[in-house]
Amino acid sequence: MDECEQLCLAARGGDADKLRALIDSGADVSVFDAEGFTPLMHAAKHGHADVVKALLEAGAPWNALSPSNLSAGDFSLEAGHQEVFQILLNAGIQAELVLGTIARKESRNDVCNGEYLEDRVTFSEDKVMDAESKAVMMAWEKPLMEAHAKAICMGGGHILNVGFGMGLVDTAIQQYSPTSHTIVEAHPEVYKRMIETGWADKNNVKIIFGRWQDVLPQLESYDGIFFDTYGEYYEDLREFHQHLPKLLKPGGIYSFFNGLCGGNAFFHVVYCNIVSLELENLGYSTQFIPLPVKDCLEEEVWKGVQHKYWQLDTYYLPVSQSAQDSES
Ligand SMILES: C[S@@+](CC[C@H](N)C(=O)[O-])C[C@H]1O[C@@H](n2cnc3c(N)ncnc32)[C@H](O)[C@@H]1O
Repeated sequence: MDECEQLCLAARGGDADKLRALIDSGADVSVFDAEGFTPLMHAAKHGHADVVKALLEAGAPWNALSPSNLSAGDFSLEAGHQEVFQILLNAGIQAELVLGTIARKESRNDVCNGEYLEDRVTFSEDKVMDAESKAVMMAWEKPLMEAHAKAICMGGGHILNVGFGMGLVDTAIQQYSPTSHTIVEAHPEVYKRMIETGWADKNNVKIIFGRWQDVLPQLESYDGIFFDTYGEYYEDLREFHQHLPKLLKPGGIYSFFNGLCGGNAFFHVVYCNIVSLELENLGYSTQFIPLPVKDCLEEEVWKGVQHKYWQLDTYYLPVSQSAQDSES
């Protein structure tokens, strides 16, 4: 039996002593077996917490994927092994927080979505597509956008939305007749369409054309804020959050499109935890409201779309408010 088979056997059987002996003799814990599974996946699937800990301590990657795109965390989630799930979740959160800090120190996150903003977009009834046939926005998200609008318009007042797309959330926001409704949009063609479809003529609407990063000085403070851009990364969302203390009025509500790692259930949980922790550090508490989306997502929906950016059955709609407000 080769080393990989021995590791996987020990991991499956929960034989922590054997596993440690193999690790001490220099076995590579990041190997994949013939079926494409790592020792960590085997241990997670069978719920062996000691083995999972030993493998992680020896450097086994928490985020390796099986041929069907499942990670060790997904296997523990599917099998209902709560302790193992929690160990892997903590490992994932820690690893991503450390990586993010390193990348920020080295300024490796300074990529901007300039290319998308210079390229053409095409509009149809059910989607807006970029030049690479990736969906900028799709109509299946309409119920989600309505729920986001409801959450941020709860207290009325002054509302800010970043990213117009198909105008779904803005249409829903208008139903609540906010005192003012500011929309930031950076793509020239989306902006042009907003003008053509009369958004600039609505008396409570103010459109600010430009990237949110560039138009921050034109923004005021708001009772409700929604953030949903395209072609940006977690770091951009994180960066936007650093401005919330200025942008969100006391008692205000903030929400964002929660597409974080929408292709993998476990990575999604890791990132929901990370974003929640980072918002907590800024003084906001976040609740995630589960919304079933399976029924809006038949295979047909993705016809002609290059990248399926959402593959999970439940959408977790984030609602953040100042921790002080949520206590009272
Ligand atoms: C996913 S769509 C928004 C969909 C919108 N929530 C809706 O309900 O239809 C993202 C939008 O953000 C815009 N966008 C991308 N980067 C931006 C940035 N840095 N600042 C402002 N808008 C941006 C895109 O052009 C696009 O119109």
